Amino acid sequence: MAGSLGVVGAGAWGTALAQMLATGGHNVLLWAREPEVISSINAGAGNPLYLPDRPLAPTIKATGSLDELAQCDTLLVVVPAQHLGATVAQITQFSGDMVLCAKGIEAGSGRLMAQVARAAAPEASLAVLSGPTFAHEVAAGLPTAVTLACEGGEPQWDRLCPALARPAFRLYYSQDVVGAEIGGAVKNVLAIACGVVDGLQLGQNARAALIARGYAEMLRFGLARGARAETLAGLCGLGDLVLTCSSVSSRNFALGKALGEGAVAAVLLADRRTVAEGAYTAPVLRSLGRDIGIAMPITDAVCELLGGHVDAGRTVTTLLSRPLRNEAEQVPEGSG
Ligand SMILES: NC(=O)c1ccc[n+]([C@@H]2O[C@H](COP(=O)([O-])OP(=O)(O)OC[C@H]3O[C@@H](n4cnc5c(N)ncnc54)[C@H](O)[C@@H]3O)[C@@H](O)[C@H]2O)c1
Ligand SMILES: O=P(O)(O)OC[C@H](O)CO
Repeated sequence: MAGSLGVVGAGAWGTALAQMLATGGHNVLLWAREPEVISSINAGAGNPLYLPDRPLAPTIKATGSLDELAQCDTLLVVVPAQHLGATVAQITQFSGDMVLCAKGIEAGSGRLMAQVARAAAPEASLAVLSGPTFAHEVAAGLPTAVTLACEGGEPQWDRLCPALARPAFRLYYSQDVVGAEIGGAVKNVLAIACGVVDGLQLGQNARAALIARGYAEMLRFGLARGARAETLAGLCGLGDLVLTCSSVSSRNFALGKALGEGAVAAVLLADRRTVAEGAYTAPVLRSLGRDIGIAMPITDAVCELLGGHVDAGRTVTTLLSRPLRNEAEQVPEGSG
């Protein structure tokens, strides 16, 4: 018997997850930061700010009180990566299952999401939910599959399955929390790069090359940080990379496309309401890669572009003029 469910964060993804969880008449408590989002959802008018044109189930109740959320048995935390620590710190004395849904790395500290959450909520049982999931498709009830990586292993998986799985929302078990986190965070940076290729109209060959070489970059970094190769080859790594690098529905891809078309990063990022996590993850990912001696040329190129140091065309020229090398170089032996 699944206990009470709460979702912390009513952006596009938090709202879509609440709608998915409400399938079959389940009650869901949804924390929103903006008063207008709370009143709109509770008035039955959905969430036009973050998930327009999507009626929501009447069993979703919105609140602005994190104290109320702290009473739930299971929490999905869906605030952007850079706000995770501050938000979780306000959910006091929570000792249930906390499922982390943001895809990013904390700037400054370089911490992955579970490290951030563990420091802020030491009693919680942590899990990471990640995979190829455009919010509007999940909210529409379209079939979706994700990785659920459980720090607590199979006992936690057994608890979370009845709470989170729905007929059109399929969970796959993993115990590789680090792999699930790295897959989701790195793919956002690579999606920006794929968008640049699209904006520059470099063609489908170039995009496929970037996905494959980007995946090599994700694998190198992930393996060095203790992720498992099969996790990165799964839904939360390669699966999400392919989705996000193929569609302007991705905010990260759309950001890169605009950069490829000549827009300036600082202008694109100023005052935007929705989050393109790759823009915040890229610099900290580059720095973490350098710390452990991992070559990340695509991440470097995205950082240069975001920093306004070069234009998109020059970035591509730099990538293309790198020395020719063995395709498998720097991928540790036995990693697949
Ligand atoms: N949208 C998707 O399709 C999707 C799918 C999977 C994962 N994600 C991930 O989910 C996370 C949330 O993304 P989203 O798409 O729901 O967001 P969004 O871009 O739709 O909305 C931004 C969210 O950030 C919140 N926010 C802004 N400032 C804040 C602060 N100071 N403290 C706490 N919250 C603050 C807003 O209230 C809002 O909920 C991201 O890490 C994203 O990568 C998104
Ligand atoms: O819109 P994006 O680029 O944040 O991508 C959304 C999801 O992460 C896709 O799985």
